[in-house]
Amino acid sequence: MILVQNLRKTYRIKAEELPVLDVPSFHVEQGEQVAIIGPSGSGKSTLLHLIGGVLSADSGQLLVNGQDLTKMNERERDHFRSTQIGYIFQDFHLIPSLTAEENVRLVLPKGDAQTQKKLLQEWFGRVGLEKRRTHRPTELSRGEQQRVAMIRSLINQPRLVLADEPTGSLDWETAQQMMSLMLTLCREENLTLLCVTHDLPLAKQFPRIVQIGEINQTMHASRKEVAIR
Ligand SMILES: Nc1ncnc2c1ncn2[C@@H]1O[C@H](COP(=O)(O)OP(=O)(O)OP(=O)(O)O)[C@@H](O)[C@H]1O
Repeated sequence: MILVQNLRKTYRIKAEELPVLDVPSFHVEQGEQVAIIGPSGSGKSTLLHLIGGVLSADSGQLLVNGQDLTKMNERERDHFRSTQIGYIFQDFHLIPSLTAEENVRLVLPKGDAQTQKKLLQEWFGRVGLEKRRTHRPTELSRGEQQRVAMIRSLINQPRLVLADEPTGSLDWETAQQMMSLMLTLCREENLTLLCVTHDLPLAKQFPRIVQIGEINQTMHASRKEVAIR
């Protein structure tokens, strides 16, 4: 599903070079749910952006769904991302002038109206928002907004879901509920999930934790870990 070997990324600002990521080896199976933890600036988001085809690597191998992203040009990576990746962000990225349902409808492929209606009913029901479908984002709580964003990212069943600090702007209790909901939905749909978080207690909800950057003692207490740098 995901195979990374000797992957390197350096940012360049004018003449200055800033190496931010060096991943010797990293492997994720189809349907796995992996939390990526590490201190601020350790390259978690950069790794996610490389795997999602937003950024290109400087060297190394990066295979996702059997496709070699290091050999793709920008256009091919755009196509890869729009057809195979579901992104969940910290800031939801909902369109304020549209209702919750209209925000999700935007990503649905053209099709039979009845089938679409049923699908939307089903997904809004699954996240407990049946009665909020006609609300605009400003008329929803932050947790509700994230649930709408989750439906939008998952409804087309992308092969790979990438979540970048999806609970970062939520209070602790809501964050726990959101993480648990995201894990349940991905498990039910057999979607592969990679989730960046700096929050170890939230990461511990995942069956597997991968750590990048400095190792700290608290992190060692987790169930399953692989240090990749
Ligand atoms: N476009 C860019 N140009 C130059 N440097 C960048 C760029 N994006 C990120 N960086 C630098 O690369 C490093 C890794 O950034 P990244 O966002 O991947 O870290 P992170 O682990 O996700 O951090 P955080 O937990 O704070 O979000 C940081 O030091 C950051 O300053």
